[in-house]
Amino acid sequence: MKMNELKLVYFSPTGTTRKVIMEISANINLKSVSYDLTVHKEKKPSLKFKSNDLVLFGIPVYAGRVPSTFLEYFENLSGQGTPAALVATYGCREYEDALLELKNEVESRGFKVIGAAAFPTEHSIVRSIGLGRPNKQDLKGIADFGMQLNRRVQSETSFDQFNIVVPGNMPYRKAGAAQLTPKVDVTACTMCGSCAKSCPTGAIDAKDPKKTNKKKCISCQKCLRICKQKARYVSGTKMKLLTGKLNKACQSDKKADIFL
Ligand SMILES: Cc1cc2nc3c(=O)[nH]c(=O)nc-3n(C[C@H](O)[C@H](O)[C@H](O)COP(=O)(O)O)c2cc1C
Repeated sequence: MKMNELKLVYFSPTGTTRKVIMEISANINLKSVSYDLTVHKEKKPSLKFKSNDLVLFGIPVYAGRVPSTFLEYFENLSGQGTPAALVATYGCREYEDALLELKNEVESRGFKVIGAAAFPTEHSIVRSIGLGRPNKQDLKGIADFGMQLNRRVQSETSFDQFNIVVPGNMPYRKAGAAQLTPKVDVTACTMCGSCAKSCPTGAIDAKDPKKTNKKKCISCQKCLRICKQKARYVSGTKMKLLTGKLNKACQSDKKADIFL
């Protein structure tokens, strides 16, 4: 099939999923267009793709599921039997139902999944877990996934025959994550507003960035990473508890799972 463009549709508060998506994209021989859904948009953009686009969907796993913020963009998403590849990055615990949920969501909107992968990465909350991943070796595997997708889209005339099976539970497990809404060191905050501008859910008050709406906050850690003054932090007690739990549950030497 004569392919049109590679569309990169991703959510990546702390940049790891984006890095993985870019590495895959660099190995696919098509012009790419990015749809970074990490920055909060009140009006959801229209995401309509052609039958000869290849769409690469990328998400970080949150509590074993697809982040609900990403799925909010799906109300305006549609394909026309459009081939799609799925990527989940996860912090060396488990990805549980995330790939299956993503597959079901995209297939119900007119996409045909032709490949999927889950890549273990540095944990965006407790960074000592999987520190520095994806590392050089991980990137080789990620690039290889891109090459295999490239071969698939360049050589096939139809994608109907693909039946990609990914692990997961039906019904999905209930997503229950620790609430880690950041606190603000009021002596360090300069009210520059960069946290409010970059928050994926619009949880931070633009006029007074010291105020965060706990109900909207998804604990993604983006504001902590973006703040040059290091004025935003998660309570030490909560972090200690979570670090203890995750150190037991995560294995920093996890391997990638590829479904082709
Ligand atoms: C709220 C939250 C929940 C998470 N849940 C999981 C999880 O269930 N399993 C896991 O292995 N990693 C989990 N992680 C780690 C991220 O999936 C992982 O670090 C991911 O690569 C971050 O991607 P990003 O840099 O694109 O934001 C979680 C991280 C956050 C912030």
